[in-house]
Formats: sequence, C-alpha cells, structure tokens
Amino acid sequence: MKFFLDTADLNEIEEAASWGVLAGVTTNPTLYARTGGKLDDFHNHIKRICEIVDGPVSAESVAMTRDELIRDGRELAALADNVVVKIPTMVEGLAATKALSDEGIPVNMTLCFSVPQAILAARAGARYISPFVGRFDDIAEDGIAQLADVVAAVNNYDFGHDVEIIAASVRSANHVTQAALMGADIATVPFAALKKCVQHPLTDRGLDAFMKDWEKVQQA
Ligand SMILES: O=C[C@H](O)COP(=O)(O)O
Repeated sequence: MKFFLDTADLNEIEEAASWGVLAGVTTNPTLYARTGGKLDDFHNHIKRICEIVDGPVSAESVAMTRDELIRDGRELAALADNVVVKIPTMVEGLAATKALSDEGIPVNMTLCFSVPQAILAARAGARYISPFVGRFDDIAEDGIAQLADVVAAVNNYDFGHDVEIIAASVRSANHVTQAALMGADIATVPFAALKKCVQHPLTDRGLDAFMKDWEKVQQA
C-alpha cells in the first residue's frame, strides 16, 4: 500500500516528504480553505505542492456541469505533470471523467460511497477511485466494510486501464491497518493520523528502556 497525504498544508507535505514515505497528495476544497488560501492563489498553491511531491497530486474541481468540469480539469492538469484532477462521483462527473481520461488526463473520482459508484467511475476511465471510510463511521455505519466491498468488486474486473483504490477519509492507524489487509492500493491520510501510524506504545517503552540501559553502560 502506498501512503498519500490528505492535506493542502505545505509544511505538513514537506515534513512527510522528508520521511521518504510520501507517494502522493490529495487535496479538496475544505483542505485548501483550511490553509487560509485565497481563490487567486489556488493554482499557485497546487503548483507548489506538485514541486514538493514526487507523485500524483489530486486537485479538485468545484464545477458542477460536465463542460465546466472538463474546462476546469484541463486548467488544473496544465499546472504540472503530476496533477490528478479530482472529480465528484455524479452523472456530470462521469461524463467529464470520460472526456478528460480520453485526453490522457488522470482523474480521481471522489466522494465515492458505494460499489456501483466505484464500478461506474472505473468504467468512465477514472485512474483513481476514492471510497470514503470515516464519513461512514460518522453516520454509525462500517466504513471499513464499505471500503472492502469496493476493493473486492473493483478487483473482479479488468477495466482496460490502471485503476487504483485510494482509501480516503482515513482517520486512524486502524483504518490504515484494515485498508492494507484488504489490499487497498493507497491510503490517503491526514498528517496527524500519519504520525500516529509511526507510533506504538511498545516502541516508546522499548526505546525508553534502551536509553536508560545505555546510560548505565556510559556510567559503568
Ligand atoms: O477528500 C477526501 C478526504 O479524504 C475526506 O476526508 P474527511 O472525511 O476526513 O474530510
């Protein structure tokens, strides 16, 4: 499984990239708004992320019609070679995904919550599909079970092009564990959750014991 960072925060992206584990970044309008960024600076911001990350960077269109989504998608794709256009799973989004992928522009279909949505996204030409996990948990449903259904269903078929499943709306190390065990291709993880993935209380306890014992060696 590859790790993407689910953020538009440049400091977080630079830090995770320095760990050598970052295979890509996903952004959305909420994540960009959280940086305090202005509309005028959005394209420059995506360019800056693309310069830091050696991998696909999803930039989301906020258009609602196929023509606008296609126009927006072309503009976003022109920003850098590693831009992936993120498009919501809806009828207009499918049509735009088909048009953009036919032009060789990779699309990440987002806000995916069901197996039929995922299969349709793949059929339309989506390079990436993003089933959301945490938002199912938020409504007292089992997000991991939903993700497992999507992974199993998509893996049943050959769509004639590469399709990777991005476990999105990931909130915890346990989500990452479950996504990896079921063979999700990618987990896109917020920075705080990524840090939690590195940590384990037994690692901390073991390290503490090693440091204390090493002090004894130094004083012997
Ligand atoms: O845009 C995709 C995100 O992974 C959504 O995550 P979230 O449910 O934590 O906002």
